[in-house]
Amino acid sequence: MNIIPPEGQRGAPAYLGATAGMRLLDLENKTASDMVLSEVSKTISRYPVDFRGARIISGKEEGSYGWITINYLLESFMKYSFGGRWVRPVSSKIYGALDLGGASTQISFIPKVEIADPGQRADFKLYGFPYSIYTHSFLCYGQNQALKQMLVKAVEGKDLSRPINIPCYPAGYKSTIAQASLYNSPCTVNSAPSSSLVQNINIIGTGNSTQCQDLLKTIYDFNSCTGKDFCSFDGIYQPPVVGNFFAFSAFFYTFDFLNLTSGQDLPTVKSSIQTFCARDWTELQASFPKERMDRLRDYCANANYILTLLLDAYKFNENNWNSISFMKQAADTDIGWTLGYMLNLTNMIPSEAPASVRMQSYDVWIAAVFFIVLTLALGLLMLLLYCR
Ligand SMILES: Nc1ncnc2c1ncn2[C@@H]1O[C@H](COP(=O)(O)OP(=O)(O)OP(=O)(O)O)[C@@H](O)[C@H]1O
Repeated sequence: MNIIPPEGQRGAPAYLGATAGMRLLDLENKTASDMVLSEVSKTISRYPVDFRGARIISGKEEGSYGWITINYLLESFMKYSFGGRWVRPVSSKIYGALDLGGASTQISFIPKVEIADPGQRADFKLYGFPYSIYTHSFLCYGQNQALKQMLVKAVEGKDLSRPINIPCYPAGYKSTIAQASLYNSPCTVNSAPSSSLVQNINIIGTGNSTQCQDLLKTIYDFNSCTGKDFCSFDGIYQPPVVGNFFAFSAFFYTFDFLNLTSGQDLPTVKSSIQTFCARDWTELQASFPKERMDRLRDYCANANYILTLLLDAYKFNENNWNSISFMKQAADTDIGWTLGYMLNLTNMIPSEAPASVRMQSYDVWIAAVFFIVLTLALGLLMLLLYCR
């Protein structure tokens, strides 16, 4: 309401899309999630905007719209030749999208191979060209839910009357958690022991990256990929990653905190994470007094989670690691699924190429250079004639 001038507010379309946190609530308690959406809708309806509804978007939509957002902002879909014709954009210039939320994570890209599983394919026609992207959203693998799964694995089969070592928490971190809090999500409820969950559990951070990654790897089911050609985890089809990627949301927040967003190579990233995780909790708090405690505690776990997700699950490796850019913004705009959602709902990306288009800045440059060269050549010719 502060940004849109008053005379434009009534005509401003407003949508509300909810993501994985609400997808989980919807699974847990449909009545509660309907009530949330209804209350939110009631409130937004009171504003003088053109409110067009609140809904929970699917994981496929979340992944696709993130992909559309970055490629729209980077103008990867546009290719206008000097001759006035639209030509197919170079597919290697189109970025893949990696989005890490609190409850889910999305991967979307144009693979080199035909997408064998139609369930993981999204088709678009943008500016006259068709695109088929591979996209998958993993519910329960956003960083908050992934860390909950990690804690469940850490306590599994342990004597809970004794303190439990958590290698993903900083060395010296101590806390007491209610056993029931580990199983209060659809992502972990099935792992709950049959006995009553009345215990409090004492946990102690040991800040060990290697052990943390080993623990985190147990939250993925890699066995269900055995014998399958292209597969990430939990039996989900995924063609080999190819091309350049933008990694945003929590991928960026964590790597930004650790100063790892400047294109560092994989060994440097791994050793920085290892060094950070080994830092003593008291010393960490003193070094970052303004950082939220829960975030400070979780950066080691989240950084290691990002490594296992990218390397073990999605199968990036040392050779293509630098094809991933950890970014918050593109073209001075925040990256996320929301812009793509809006562009789609307001039909702002035409499916057909416009019949006549304004010259792109690149073509204006070519024309300018051509004009200058021609003028210089003519000037030179006239000078020569004059001298003679
Ligand atoms: N400035 C920040 N610094 C560090 N972490 C952050 C910051 N902002 C958000 N986060 C964390 O990043 C994660 C992703 O947040 P985001 O708001 O992008 O996702 P979400 O909407 O919860 O995702 P989902 O699609 O899974 O519902 C969350 O765990 C959140 O706590």
